[in-house]
Amino acid sequence: MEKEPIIALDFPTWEDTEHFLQLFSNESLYVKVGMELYLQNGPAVIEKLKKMNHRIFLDLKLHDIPNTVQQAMKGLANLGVDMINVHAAGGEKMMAAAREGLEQGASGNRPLLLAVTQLTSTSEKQMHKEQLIPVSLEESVLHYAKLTKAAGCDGVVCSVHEAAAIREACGAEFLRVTPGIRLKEDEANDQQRIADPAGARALGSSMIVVGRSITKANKPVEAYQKVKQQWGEITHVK
Ligand SMILES: O=c1ccn([C@@H]2O[C@H](COP(=O)(O)O)[C@@H](O)[C@H]2O)c(=O)[nH]1
Repeated sequence: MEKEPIIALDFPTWEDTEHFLQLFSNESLYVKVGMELYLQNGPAVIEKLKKMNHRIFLDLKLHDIPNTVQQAMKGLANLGVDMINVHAAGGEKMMAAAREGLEQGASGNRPLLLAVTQLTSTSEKQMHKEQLIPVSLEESVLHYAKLTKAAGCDGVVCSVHEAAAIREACGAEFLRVTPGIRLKEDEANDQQRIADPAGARALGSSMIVVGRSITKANKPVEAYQKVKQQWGEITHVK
């Protein structure tokens, strides 16, 4: 289990990102770079974060034909990030190709590879209506988790609410990385399947991803400490 909550650096510019990180003095953090920051600022952002000794989850959620994803991953592996992801809906072959690309491109250890199951902003009703998937949301997520494991990935991105079932089906070592985390007093915003950090721990998340509860807080460092403390409260879950 990862002790540090992963902070989602959803900012438009490097200046905004640096300003936020300066609040934490020189503390080494686990951060997530997503589409907003990466697509507007490019690989230089990763280089700067690495120089600052932060661990990095590059959350680009690749989803394309296997060859395209493999070649893209080959390039991204050079960046030296710790964790990266694809969409499980791209299929088992695409996920296996992503892993192959990472192995071809990484100069040392390859980054951990995750697949997004159902986005935490998706409700069961929406999944039925828009994706025409007739099973329960948990079944859909479990199906994707098993496919992800068969493809040789290291884990999934899911909500806290499916984490225990995935641990049961895929084993404790298979990562359950859960965004959709909110401090009790905060708004859900666009997220549908949420939990607080203590709930995430109790229900079997391996790592939590927290954005707005920290980045939009009046006192981000205090909010981070609160998340970290709640995430670390219960000790019986692996
Ligand atoms: O299913 C998913 C996959 C990725 N995310 C990302 O996590 C953060 C969550 O931010 P909050 O502000 O804490 O809601 C964001 O970068 C998403 O792109 C997700 O939420 N759900």
